[in-house]
Amino acid sequence: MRGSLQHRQLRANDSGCCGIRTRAGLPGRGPAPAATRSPRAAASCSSQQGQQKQQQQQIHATIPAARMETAGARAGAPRRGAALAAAVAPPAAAAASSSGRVMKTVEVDLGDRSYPIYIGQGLLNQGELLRKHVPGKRVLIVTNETIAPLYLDRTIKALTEGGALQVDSVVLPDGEEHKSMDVLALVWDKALEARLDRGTTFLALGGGVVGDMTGFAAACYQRGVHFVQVPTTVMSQVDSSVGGKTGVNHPLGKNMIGAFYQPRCVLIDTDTLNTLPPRELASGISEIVKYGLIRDAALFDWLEANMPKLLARDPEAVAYAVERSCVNKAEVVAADEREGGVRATLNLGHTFGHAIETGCGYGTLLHGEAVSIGMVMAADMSVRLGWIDRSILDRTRALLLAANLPVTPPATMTADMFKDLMAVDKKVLAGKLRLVLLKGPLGGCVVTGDFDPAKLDETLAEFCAK
Ligand SMILES: O=C(O)C(=O)C[C@@H](O)[C@H](O)[C@H](O)COP(=O)(O)O
Repeated sequence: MRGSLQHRQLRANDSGCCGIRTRAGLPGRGPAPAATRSPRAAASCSSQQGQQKQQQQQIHATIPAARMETAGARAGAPRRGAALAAAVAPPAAAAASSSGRVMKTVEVDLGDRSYPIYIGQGLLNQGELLRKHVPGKRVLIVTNETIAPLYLDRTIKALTEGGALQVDSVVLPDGEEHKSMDVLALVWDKALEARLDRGTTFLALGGGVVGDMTGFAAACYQRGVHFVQVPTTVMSQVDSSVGGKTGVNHPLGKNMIGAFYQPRCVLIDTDTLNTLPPRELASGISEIVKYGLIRDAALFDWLEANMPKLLARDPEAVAYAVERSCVNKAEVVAADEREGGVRATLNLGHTFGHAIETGCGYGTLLHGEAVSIGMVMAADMSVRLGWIDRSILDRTRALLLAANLPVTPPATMTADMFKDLMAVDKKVLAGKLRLVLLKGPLGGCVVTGDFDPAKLDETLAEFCAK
């Protein structure tokens, strides 16, 4: 989840219109709603006819590879194909950072809003990496009560070394149930109390909830201040910190209030995963499996062979999985920043999953757990439609189980609840439900409303309490 179990502390004894734009030559930028309330009433869709037409067509998830660079080799033309090559090869040779530890840089290619994703061990100790992406003199670190005791001091030190920056911080309650407008207002309260101006940078230190909320707070504060992501969970490192989706939940629907707002950089210190509880680790792995299913069959194969290593937090396996995920995410975001098309494929399993999160009450299941169940349901429906071979469903279920993830919804979820809650999904267009479904060989998917609704009913009947 983007949420409540994030980083149990150590004292608790435990070990969220397509077409790639390239930049040749540029160096590397509460409670559940009552199921009886009909969310349909809350759903409204308005978009131009042309856009609807485009989106109603099936969107095939095939785009070229984006850029992946190692430290010290970031200038020069994009190397298309490098990313996919890395997916097939074992963990790529990596460059050493100034501290002598492994560091990779993946570029999110968005023209003059491009930004780097730095990936490596111990990066929080390299203050210069962060400081060079802070344009003004003041920083507001937004974190939560679990992460603050673990990493806040180190982050403040990284920023204040050299004496040029003044840092304030605000500590939010931890958990998906706190991803709300009320809690978000605490960030703005702090910013105003501290007299922070438009030159300020908001820095998200934590998992997906912290990242999504900080980004939205930054997008709105004085109509937009700078934003930096320092994700500390698998979920946020492989998915939510990249791509600029920010926002909060509404009692009637997950992530319903928000904005697209890109960070200036994403700094991933994979050492922070050492304090992550096992359940949170598994939750993040769900999104890595997703990349395998929608566009990176080689990654899926790798996960099948390496899941024990990943669960054991083998540093090489973790680095590879995080890097491959960021490359996949960066490619899709670069091709379709605001989800006019192919970006919706990143929502595989999310329509079912968000319904589960909202229906059971935010924070009951972790986000990745709900997505895991949702991906199996989407795969099941794809088999029923005759779009994929049953072996893909079987492999998906087996891989998610191997990651200690759930593959069936809680018994409280009925088919009617699913249908009501899925009707407010953000992919609904003109009242028509669109789903990400698997199609063809492993690694292929479509976003479509053009399916036999009886097959959805069959899937819901299969997975829900009668
Ligand atoms: O970045 C995206 O685009 C995604 O859909 C990634 C998802 O894994 C992520 O959970 C995202 O926050 C979901 O966004 P939403 O628009 O479906 O609420």
